[in-house]
Amino acid sequence: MITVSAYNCSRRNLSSSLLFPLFKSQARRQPLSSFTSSTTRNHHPSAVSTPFPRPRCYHPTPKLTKLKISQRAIFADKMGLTVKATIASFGGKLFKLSHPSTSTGTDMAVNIYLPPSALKSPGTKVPVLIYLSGLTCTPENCSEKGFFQHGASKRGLAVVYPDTSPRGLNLPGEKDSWDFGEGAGFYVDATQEPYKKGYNMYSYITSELPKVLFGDEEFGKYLDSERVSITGHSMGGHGALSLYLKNPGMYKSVSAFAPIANPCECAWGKKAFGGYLGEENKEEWKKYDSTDLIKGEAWRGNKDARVLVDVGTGDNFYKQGQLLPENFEKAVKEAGVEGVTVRYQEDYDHSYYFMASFSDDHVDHAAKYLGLL
Ligand SMILES: N[C@@H](CCC(=O)N[C@@H](CSC=O)C(=O)NCC(=O)O)C(=O)O
Repeated sequence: MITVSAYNCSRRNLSSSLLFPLFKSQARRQPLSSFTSSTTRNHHPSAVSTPFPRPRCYHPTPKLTKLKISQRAIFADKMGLTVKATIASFGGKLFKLSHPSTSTGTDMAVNIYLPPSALKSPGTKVPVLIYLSGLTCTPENCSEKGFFQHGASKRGLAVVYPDTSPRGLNLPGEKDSWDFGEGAGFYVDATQEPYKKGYNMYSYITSELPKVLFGDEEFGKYLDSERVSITGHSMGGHGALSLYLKNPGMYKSVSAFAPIANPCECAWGKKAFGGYLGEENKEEWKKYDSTDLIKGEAWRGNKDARVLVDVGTGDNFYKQGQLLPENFEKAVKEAGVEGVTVRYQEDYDHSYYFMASFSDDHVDHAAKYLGLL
């Protein structure tokens, strides 16, 4: 593993050493302004806006060239992605990264997989699949054993694996249980003390992380900000579904493994939403609940929802009533929404054995709507 101190990670030596041979082979630098020329493909019928703001507008990296090198190093250190390791995987490269986050007030770890097609044709941006992980996970769980890289390599898409919460805030109670606090951010913006200080995973995933990724001087060259889909597992399945349903048009499609599909009605969701959003604020809870969101005005009657869900019938959390996919299915039916597929996979449990068995399907689901199939 290559470990690099943040001090050494100015943009200059990123290109010439850490990402070698990925970036060294790219002698000509592509200006960030070229991002704005990419055309939108495969508009989602329900899209109401351009998914992500154009990188040029919100990331000041282009101005780095006008700064003195000493200033540039400080600036890059504050804003950018620090490469911790580069690992070959299915013909592409997995980058283990971190960056300072204003949403959480901490450094955030994130892994990015670039497929071989991206590395072979620098300058050609590939679509992106964001994978949101479940309770207790870091970016490593799925990178190591979800096998998304297999399908992503074949179809030519990048996979982004964010962390599940801030780490190191040292808030009271933050580490008392495995299903709340550290490793359990639930993809909401907390409104309650002390968690509102940094448990803002909703804003982090939907707003800050895209700015960091697509605006990054190096990684931004490879990632297409206009072709993004989202997926996730368990708590991350709830995250993927709810972020997709809350933001029509932001993502081209969604899929989920064993999602917590109706958090307002299960023990995990009640604990998390109560702690982050307040025990009494049930109307706020519903704003992050996929079973409520699908019945909302934005989705009612939608004929092309682009949702794939897999649940294992041998999943103990499913049996305990933590996932409640039937409630989601009922809401879909009531709302007259079409294009939602919920599959029950015989005997599969909640683990990454289940995930790895169907990750190719989920990559293909995304690839279809990202214009790759
Ligand atoms: N307490 C156990 C079990 C936690 C667990 O099963 N976590 C799942 C996600 S559950 C819903 O979000 C998981 O993905 N675990 C990581 C893994 O690699 O399997 C524990 O602490 O592991």
